[in-house]
Amino acid sequence: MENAFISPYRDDIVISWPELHRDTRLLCRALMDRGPFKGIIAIARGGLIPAALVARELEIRLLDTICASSYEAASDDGQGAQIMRTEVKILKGVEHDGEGYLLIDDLVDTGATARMIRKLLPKAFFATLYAKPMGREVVDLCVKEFRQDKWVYFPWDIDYTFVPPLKKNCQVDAG
Ligand SMILES: O=P(O)(O)OC[C@H]1O[C@H](OP(=O)(O)OP(=O)(O)O)[C@H](O)[C@@H]1O
Repeated sequence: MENAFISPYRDDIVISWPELHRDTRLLCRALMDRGPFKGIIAIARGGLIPAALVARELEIRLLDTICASSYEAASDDGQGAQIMRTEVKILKGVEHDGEGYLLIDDLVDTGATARMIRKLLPKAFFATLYAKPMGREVVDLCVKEFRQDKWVYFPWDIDYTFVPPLKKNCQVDAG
């Protein structure tokens, strides 16, 4: 077909700051019935900003972190190669089993990070803003669920830049 329009869009989700804030407040409303919590443990780095907002809403002043780093490796499940997070390293943990604590992360995706941290803190209440199917069962609560093939862009991953009007661009191109 001549001049077929090929959409440049991939199936991504871009989360804005106001949306992230609103979703975190929704999470807090659900968490109100689950507490009280002794403190919050943020999974760094993605959990740090949601954890700070949750701490404000629930008036929790004891905050700690678990610092995790994951590595990607290609795996082939017969339907094509996929990038999988296979190895999760804990750079800093905590010295208890999580009883009475609230664990916060921004996203559970493949669930590799959450599974590793679940083992370390089996008694913590685990909440994330967003979840994909592969990891959903590992966490106790989330606000929104996305399909596994959606890529979630958080506000700290993106930037707003000026784009000139389309017609102006075309005039420049035409000389
Ligand atoms: O379910 P998974 O497939 O393990 O993915 C989820 C993890 O990935 C992100 O962290 P990331 O590894 O990107 O590190 P960062 O938060 O330090 O950016 C996110 O904050 C979760 O911790």
